Amino acid sequence: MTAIQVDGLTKSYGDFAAVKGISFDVAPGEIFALLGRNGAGKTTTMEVLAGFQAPDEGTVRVLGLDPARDRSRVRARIGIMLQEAGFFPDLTVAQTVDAWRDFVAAPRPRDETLELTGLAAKATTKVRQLSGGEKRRLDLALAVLSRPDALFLDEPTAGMDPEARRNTWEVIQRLAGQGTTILLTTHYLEEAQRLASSMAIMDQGLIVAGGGMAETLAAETGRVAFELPSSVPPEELPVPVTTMEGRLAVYRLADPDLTARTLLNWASERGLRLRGLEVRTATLEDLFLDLASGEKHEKKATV
Ligand SMILES: Nc1ncnc2c1ncn2[C@@H]1O[C@H](COP(=O)(O)OP(=O)(O)OP(=O)(O)O)[C@@H](O)[C@H]1O
Repeated sequence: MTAIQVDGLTKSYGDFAAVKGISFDVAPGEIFALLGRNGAGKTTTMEVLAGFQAPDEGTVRVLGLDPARDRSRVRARIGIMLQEAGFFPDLTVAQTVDAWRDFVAAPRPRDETLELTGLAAKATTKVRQLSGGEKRRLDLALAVLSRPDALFLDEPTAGMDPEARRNTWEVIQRLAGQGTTILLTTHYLEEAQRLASSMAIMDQGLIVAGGGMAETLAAETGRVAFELPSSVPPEELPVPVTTMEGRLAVYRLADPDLTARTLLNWASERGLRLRGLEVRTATLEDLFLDLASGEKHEKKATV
């Protein structure tokens, strides 16, 4: 059973094709990240899934339902946190949550909701006095009020400081642990890598990379980098360097650990130090940069 199913989704605004026939599935309880540059088509995809827009072509199913046709049944079972929230600035946080509870069939208790989203200390603060990150948390609080089976989070941690971001990650992970399926967009690649078990990277309406997070990154090249001692010309290195960035020798390869060992042995035999040595497997950021530079840029619509 899939919780979210997207098959050949196409959506245009007038002549402009924002989403061009994409497909992906999200399993129940999974956290799926939809990634890509500004204007890639992420929000449009999310809006179709949430039933705000109908697809031009293709089919989407959320919890087995068609969000365009079964709008109210889908709405009752999903939570949505889009980019621009409309709050009443003169209500307090607690009053805002209470007002929203009136619209929800079996709402979470107010205090539990504030506790869950780290807003308990702000209950009596007026919305107009909240910071940008706190407003995002209030958005999240409203999105989880109905104990949704699927949650759509559009840039949930935008504007948050590192601690608030980490707290929000914990909330998201806790919700997924309770079985909530989560589709999120984010520009913070570390966040996507940390949270999501699957992802799709969109570019100009197409999916350009995607699948299981661990599998996708395992197939990417890792990185070894260090400051080349000034006495050593790059040609003398025991493993040919991929690029020199000033005095920084950079390797991009499948086995960074083995290469680092060879380099360290070589340096120690010569009494050299490899200053600033960095050894790591691929990150989502590496994948993004590779895609941006045109490598592996074989566009496809399906994960
Ligand atoms: N209502 C609209 N009318 C016309 N064009 C639109 C409309 N909404 C979005 N677009 C265009 O469709 C494209 C995809 O937009 P979308 O908001 O889905 O991108 P996104 O990946 O979510 O971007 P961001 O990261 O900036 O939020 C953009 O080029 C945008 O300008």
